Amino acid sequence: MSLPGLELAQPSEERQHSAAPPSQITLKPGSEWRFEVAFGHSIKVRLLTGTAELFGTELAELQTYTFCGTKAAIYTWHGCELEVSAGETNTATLDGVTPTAGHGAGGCQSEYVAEETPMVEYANAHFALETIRQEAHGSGKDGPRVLLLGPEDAGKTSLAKILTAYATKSGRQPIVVNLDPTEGMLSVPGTITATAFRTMLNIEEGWGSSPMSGPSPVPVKLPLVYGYPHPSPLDANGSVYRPLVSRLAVSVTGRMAEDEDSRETGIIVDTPGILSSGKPGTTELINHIVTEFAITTIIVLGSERLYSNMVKQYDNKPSASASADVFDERVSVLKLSKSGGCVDRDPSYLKTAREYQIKSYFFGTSIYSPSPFAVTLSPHTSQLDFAGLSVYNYTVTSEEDEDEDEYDPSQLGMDSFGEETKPTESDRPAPLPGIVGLSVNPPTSSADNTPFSNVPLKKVLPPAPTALTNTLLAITHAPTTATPAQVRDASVIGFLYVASVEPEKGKIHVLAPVGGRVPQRAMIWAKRWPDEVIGLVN
Ligand SMILES: Nc1ncnc2c1ncn2[C@@H]1O[C@H](COP(=O)(O)OP(=O)(O)OP(=O)(O)O)[C@@H](O)[C@H]1O
Repeated sequence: MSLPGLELAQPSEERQHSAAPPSQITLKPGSEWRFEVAFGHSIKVRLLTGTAELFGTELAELQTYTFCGTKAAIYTWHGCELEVSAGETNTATLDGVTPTAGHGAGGCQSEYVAEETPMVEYANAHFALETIRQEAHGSGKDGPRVLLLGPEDAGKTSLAKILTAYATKSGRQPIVVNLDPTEGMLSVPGTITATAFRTMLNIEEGWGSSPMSGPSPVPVKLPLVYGYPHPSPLDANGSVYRPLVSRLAVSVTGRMAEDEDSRETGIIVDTPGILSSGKPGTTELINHIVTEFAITTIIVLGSERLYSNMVKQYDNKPSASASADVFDERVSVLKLSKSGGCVDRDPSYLKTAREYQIKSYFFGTSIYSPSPFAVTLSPHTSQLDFAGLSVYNYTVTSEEDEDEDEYDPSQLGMDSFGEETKPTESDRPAPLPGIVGLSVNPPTSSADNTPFSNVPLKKVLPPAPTALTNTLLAITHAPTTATPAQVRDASVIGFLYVASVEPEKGKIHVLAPVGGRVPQRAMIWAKRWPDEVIGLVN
């Protein structure tokens, strides 16, 4: 009996034990094999002959790749032959439903070959960016700063991966910025990040992994992470999101100023679909991003209306870069086709994907994936005295959550004497990892971003709230004595998972991905986002 909507079936002895035989798939030049594998089941794919790539990253011949909980496509420019076979089906249940294999090759839920793809358009976009990068070489002009816009599931992240993979293959070092707090990039959800990519992406794991969560088969990437524990950038009218975007932009601009390769290559900014929804406040947020990152190229996927609006507003206008006048740098707006392979991901799939990201942050990817490259981590539990911690919570409502926390103006950007907090050395934005001795000024281009503005962060005082259970705490670089503005603007070292709370004893039990003492730093409680993960520690 199948469970409607979930595309998962109740386990039957026969189905669980009958592995589908290996299938061979022949792809003509310019076609792709699209596949969907459920969480809990895995497939194995080998490139037998020819060349092929997954979102721009080339597959090695005869290497076995294992996919689990994946919706993707393997594209070939020159034709290839793939072998697909069933991997293991995990007996662990996800959300109370035991996953089983689907009916496609290797047990895919769905798989087919598509001959019409927008890959030529995407490759042309890459070559156009390469031309700008070549112009930037030696001229002092910055490389392209690309903003990807489009509705949810339009293929923005997939295009970001393709452009990043092609850039690294051309020997470039793009900085990729993820402004979507619903999906973590090299981090857990509830964060926005910037990462300099010098090496290839991970075929099995998408963006790859960062040392925040352990070792990796391909060279690790070092993301700069800011905590944004809300699902939508529009929460609190963007007042929390905007300053963090500015922080990230200053760090990225600083990296470009210090690193010739990054300056020439430029940046690729991936955004959440809601920014392209036309909801009130989205135009201002797009404008904020375009200004802060001095965007030069806006790529719109899957929305004629948005494309037309962007053309009216930005096309051929000078960029926000300080050197725009000198080089006559102007913004160009491009429209690219949405791939027919883009899959609408339902809320239950997205929830499972977030749960997967959080669990694998603590336990490694081997918790779900039987891939020989999957990583196993040994997280540590410890008991902390809540009174000794410095935990902050955002006191703003989210779009879905009308349960506003108690609002205490005395906590907002004021010190204990009621004076506005002054900027200090630690107000400076964090340098992008990999650069030592970076010196940049605090951002000034946004009114919200001044260190003097009110920050809706409130210290959580003892007794420890039981609502902490099953949520994450982001450990920031800010000291425990930092002001709310400093805590907001501090980048994140790593995350703790709160397994249980004992208010009467004043203790919380936490899980950390690595052993040792929990750093004595200010923490931001991810009270609302990402959604709680139950039973991480039994
Ligand atoms: N050509 C393709 N074939 C098969 N699946 C694809 C293809 N392109 C994208 N997908 C899948 O479709 C889903 C949506 O794509 P993607 O994540 O790139 O969209 P997005 O615009 O970034 O979405 P969101 O705004 O919700 O983050 C993903 O699971 C992605 O892997």
